[in-house]
Amino acid sequence: MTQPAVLALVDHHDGVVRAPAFELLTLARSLGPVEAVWLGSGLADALDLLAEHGVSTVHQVDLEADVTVATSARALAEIMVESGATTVLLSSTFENKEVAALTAHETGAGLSVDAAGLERSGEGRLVVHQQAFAATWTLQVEITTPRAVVAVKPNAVPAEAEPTGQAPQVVVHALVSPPAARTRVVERTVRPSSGRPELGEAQVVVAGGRGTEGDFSAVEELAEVLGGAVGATRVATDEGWIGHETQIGQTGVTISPRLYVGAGVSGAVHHRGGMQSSGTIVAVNADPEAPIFEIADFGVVGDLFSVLPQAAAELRRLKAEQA
Ligand SMILES: Cc1cc2nc3c(=O)[nH]c(=O)nc-3n(C[C@H](O)[C@H](O)[C@H](O)COP(=O)(O)OP(=O)(O)OC[C@H]3O[C@@H](n4cnc5c(N)ncnc54)[C@H](O)[C@@H]3O)c2cc1C
Repeated sequence: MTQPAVLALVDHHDGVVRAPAFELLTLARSLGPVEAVWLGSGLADALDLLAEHGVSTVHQVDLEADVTVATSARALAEIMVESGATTVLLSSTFENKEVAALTAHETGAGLSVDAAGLERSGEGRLVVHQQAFAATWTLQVEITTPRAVVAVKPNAVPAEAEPTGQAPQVVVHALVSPPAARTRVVERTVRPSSGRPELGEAQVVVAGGRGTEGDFSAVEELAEVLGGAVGATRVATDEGWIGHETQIGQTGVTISPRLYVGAGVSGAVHHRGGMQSSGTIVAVNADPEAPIFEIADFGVVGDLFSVLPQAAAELRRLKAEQA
């Protein structure tokens, strides 16, 4: 008996595929035959890239650029039913969590968000790995319904290519029953790009706190060398030293990069809530008693204005040696 397909929603911005989509495709391949879902235009330019990541079929709905989450969810639900797929995976972004909930509601699927891993049980059911309470608990949640919708955290798995050797087949769907237009997008303003990865999906994050005293140059320099994003504590954003979109924590962005570097960050519980599930935690703090050292894998007791530039210089030297 052929296994039902696993649908993976490919997030893109004007046709440029976002990095977590490749992680999603890698994870989806471990669960069954993968079929991608592309909402919007710009698919033609991405087909080769999708083929490199194991996609042989892409379901496309050519929606307008400014769709609401309700429309995206309806499109996903219709594709799920039409294609006979039993699983839909999405990247666990703010917007996608809402899309996931609506899709699950429309299809009667079991829902799980912020998954840190996924596997199949002996009976073929999906088992979702999650972390809770600032990553102090790990959970395994079995989805007991025949259909499942799961939003997976960025960086849950490393993206791996698996070329199919041929262009994917594109199945174009028309939205059969668009949801009632209760809301519409009036305006959308794109934040100027920093040229760095998005904080929520970055593999490396360098965060600065009160210890920077408002001078983020050392934090930015290290982030630059590591190809990472810059994050901050609430103290730093409240002081106006850096934009609020960089705030990590309970009332900010939740991150789970492979590497988190906290400089001049004490490790208060509200900050930990947003970063404790990071892969490797490095702390640079002048105070050996700072709570962040309790959760750090590597700690440097020292002045960040001395430690960070030294680290950046050494990384540059190593990179130049390898080039
Ligand atoms: C309801 C609520 C929600 C909150 N939500 C958030 C949130 O989402 N995110 C968040 O971050 N905070 C949040 N906070 C605030 C949180 O409780 C802490 O106050 C904040 O995280 C502390 O920021 P900090 O580590 O930058 O500052 P501090 O706690 O003041 O720590 C600064 C650290 O820098 C070190 N330091 C100083 N100079 C240097 C130097 N030159 N080199 C190296 N180290 C140095 C010090 O030793 C100290 O450990 C929230 C608070 C409340 C009440």
